[in-house]
Amino acid sequence: MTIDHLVMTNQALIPVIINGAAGKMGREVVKAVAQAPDLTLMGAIDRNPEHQGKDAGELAGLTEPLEVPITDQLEPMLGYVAGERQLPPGVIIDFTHPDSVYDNVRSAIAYGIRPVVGTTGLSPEQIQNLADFAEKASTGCLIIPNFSIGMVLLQQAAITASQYFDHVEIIELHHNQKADAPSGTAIQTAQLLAELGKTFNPAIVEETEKIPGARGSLADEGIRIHSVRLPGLIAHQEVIFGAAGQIYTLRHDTSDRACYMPGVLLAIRKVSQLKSLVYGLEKIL
Ligand SMILES: NC(=O)C1=CN([C@@H]2O[C@H](COP(=O)(O)OP(=O)(O)OC[C@H]3O[C@@H](n4cnc5c(N)ncnc54)[C@H](OP(=O)(O)O)[C@@H]3O)[C@@H](O)[C@H]2O)C=CC1
Ligand SMILES: O=C(O)C1=N[C@H](C(=O)O)C[C@H](O)C1
Repeated sequence: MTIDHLVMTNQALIPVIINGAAGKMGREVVKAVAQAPDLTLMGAIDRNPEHQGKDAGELAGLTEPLEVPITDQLEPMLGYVAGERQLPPGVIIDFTHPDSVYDNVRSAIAYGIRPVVGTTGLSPEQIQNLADFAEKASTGCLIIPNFSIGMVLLQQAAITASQYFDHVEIIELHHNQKADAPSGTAIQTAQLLAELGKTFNPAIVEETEKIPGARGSLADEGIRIHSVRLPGLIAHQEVIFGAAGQIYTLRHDTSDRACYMPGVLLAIRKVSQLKSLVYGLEKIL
């Protein structure tokens, strides 16, 4: 489909680029974008040499090709979409790797393309730098550690519970192809609880770790995060509160990456209304 055709048929179509289009999340996003009536997939980026030139739709399992080939040429694609002035501002979805996401987002903002970031593993300093960069450019940018509504609800329940419990630990469990630990979601969950301004898990005894790491990683305000990596898992999280004589457990399980797609589509539609960086799905619901 040509740009002229897109403009003639529907001026509101949002041009979308998917970075990491050949990956587990990228393929799911290709299908979701292809089925959304107000979005048009203009670019599918992936570094994996095995998939260069393949049709993004066919790779994602669609029966018809989308006529969008996978390419590793990010900057030319950003330039191409930014140059299509007849269309609304372009959006790029990033589901790549913790090592590359920071540079990807900087490049997108430099071209005026709005980033929606699902990739986890950005450091707090990197997120702050990206926020400063987006602010200066007056460009919307969304960083969403978890696109599923179930996780937002779990986090809200955890915030409520943490007003009444002083002891809490987080266990996150993921497939063993995950590069970063703890998960972005677990870090965000700990941050949300830490923001309440109280210190959790006051020490009862002096602890000794006989094997380093036995007590997990220590996030803000004394909250511990334990990371499990096993084949057979997708993405799961427990937040466990303890008090005298009782345990309160919140748990979220994913069984299909389709669970993230309503959140991804919402973020694509919202990011162009923003002029700065926003962190967390709960802020745009
Ligand atoms: N926010 C959320 O709700 C969710 C976030 N995630 C996060 O999304 C990220 C991706 O997850 P997932 O899809 O499972 O991972 P995959 O490894 O399945 O997919 C990543 C894809 O991106 C490619 N890639 C890596 N680096 C680059 C780069 N610099 N430029 C272009 N392509 C690149 C990879 O190629 P290659 O195979 O060669 O490495 C691969 O094809 C992770 O950080 C994960 O934690 C996942 C699920 C939900
Ligand atoms: O790598 C994954 O799979 C996931 N990553 C995100 C995270 O690190 O929190 C979101 C979800 O847990 C799936």
